[in-house]
Parts: sequence; C-alpha cells; structure tokens
Amino acid sequence: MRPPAGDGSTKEELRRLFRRRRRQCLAGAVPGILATAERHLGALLARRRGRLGLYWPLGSEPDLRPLAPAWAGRLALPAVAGPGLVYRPWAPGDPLAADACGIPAPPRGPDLDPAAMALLLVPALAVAPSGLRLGSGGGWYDRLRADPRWAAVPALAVLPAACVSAALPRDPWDIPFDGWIDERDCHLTPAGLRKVASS
Ligand SMILES: Nc1nc2c(c(=O)[nH]1)N(C=O)[C@@H](CNc1ccc(C(=O)N[C@@H](CCC(=O)O)C(=O)O)cc1)CN2
Ligand SMILES: Nc1ncnc2c1ncn2[C@@H]1O[C@H](COP(=O)(O)OP(=O)(O)OP(=O)(O)O)[C@@H](O)[C@H]1O
Repeated sequence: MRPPAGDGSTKEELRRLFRRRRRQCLAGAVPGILATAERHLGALLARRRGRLGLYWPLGSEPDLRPLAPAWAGRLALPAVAGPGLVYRPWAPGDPLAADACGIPAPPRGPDLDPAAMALLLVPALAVAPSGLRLGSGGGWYDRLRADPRWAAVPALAVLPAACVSAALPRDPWDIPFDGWIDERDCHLTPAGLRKVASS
C-alpha cells in the first residue's frame, strides 16, 4: 500500500494524482482485476438475491464488461436520470443511450429497488482501507447511498492496487464502501464482511 498521498491534499489534487496513476497502471492491472472478480463474484453473489451492478467504463476505469456474459440475466447498469443515480436492468447487447452525464446507460427503467440489487461494483480513483472512496467528484454514489436501503447493498470499489491509499480526506457526506477489488485480491472492510455474511 502507498503511504498517505499527500497529507493535507485536497480531493481535487488527489483526483489529479490518482487519475494519472490509474492511467499509468491500468493496462497491467486489468487482467488481474478481472481474475479477482471472477474468483470472488460467485461467493459474493451466492448469499444475496438480486443483480450485479456493473458500470460502462470511461477513460481509465477498469473495463469489467468481459464479466457480463457469465452474469447475463442478472445485471444492471447505473444511469443518471432526473435528480440522481438509478440502476436499470441490462444484458449484453441491450440498447444504451447517453444518460444525463453523457455515459451510455439503459434508456428506460424500471428503476431498480435496492432490494433487487445483490452487489454494486463501482469505479474509483482511490480507496482507503476504511473503504473511503474517491470518485470523480459528482457525489452520485454518496447521494445514492445516503438512503440506508441503498447503503445496505454491498458496494465494492474497483481499481488498480497502486490507487489504494493509506488515508484519504473524509467529508461529512462520505459513506465508506464495503471494500474493493484490485489485481491482488477482493478486500472487505470489517463492516463489509459483516454485511456480506449476514445477507
Ligand atoms: N463509468 C462510470 N459511470 C458512472 C460514474 C462513474 O464514475 N463512472 N458515476 C460516478 O459517480 C456516475 C456518473 N458520474 C460521472 C462520473 C465521471 C464523469 C467523467 O466525465 N469522468 C472523467 C473521465 C474518466 C477518466 O478519464 O478517468 C472526466 O472527468 O473526464 C462523468 C460523470 C454514474 N455512472
Ligand atoms: N448525501 C449528499 N447530499 C447532498 N449532496 C451530496 C451528498 N453527498 C455528496 N454530495 C455532493 O457531491 C459533491 C461531490 O462529492 P465528493 O467530492 O465526495 O464526490 P465523489 O464521491 O468522489 O464522486 P462520485 O461518487 O460521483 O464518483 C459534494 O461537493 C457534495 O456537495
């Protein structure tokens, strides 16, 4: 694990630092990230009914779409629609249209209830061992997970191990994730372990 990335750095400074780092090590990390996900998804999804929330990759985000065929029929993608983020059913080959952020997303609902979701995999620029996640800065996942029913859905950040930081700044609205997937392993926080075991 890297030392704290610049104590006192702002989230904006850290985003620049980790975006550069993620871009530099993405290609080397992706095969291992996919292998980690393949190794752990069966167990993570066995205990909880519902769908796997993937994402349509942008820029230097790890591309998890090779996982999709194995879970077809049990997938969802996020869409920014109206005031917030929703998840909608999706299967490989289904039509997509730019959402309110310009990201390919299922154009129509139904917008899924959190009880219909088994696991969220979410790209991150950085994560700390506490599960604190640094995202692109829209606050979409913090607003979604401010609803306790969404916070109850296990959620893992996805990123190269080089983007795991010993510490990150925490804002009052930050809700830690349940762990992360990198090319080395699937790491669950203590809260994440409890959540996965009890679901
Ligand atoms: N693939 C993906 N889908 C997502 C998110 C995300 O972070 N990644 N979001 C998470 O909240 C929500 C939408 N928010 C957005 C997140 C990022 C950017 C964006 O333009 N990001 C970068 C490009 C990525 C890169 O080069 O690393 C940019 O600022 O240029 C836009 C909207 C929901 N869907
Ligand atoms: N629960 C919330 N209620 C209202 N506003 C929120 C909430 N959570 C986050 N925000 C807003 O979102 C903005 C961005 O938050 P932050 O910098 O933590 O983004 P992020 O989590 O890295 O981004 P993302 O989840 O989109 O990848 C904040 O400035 C804040 O105003």
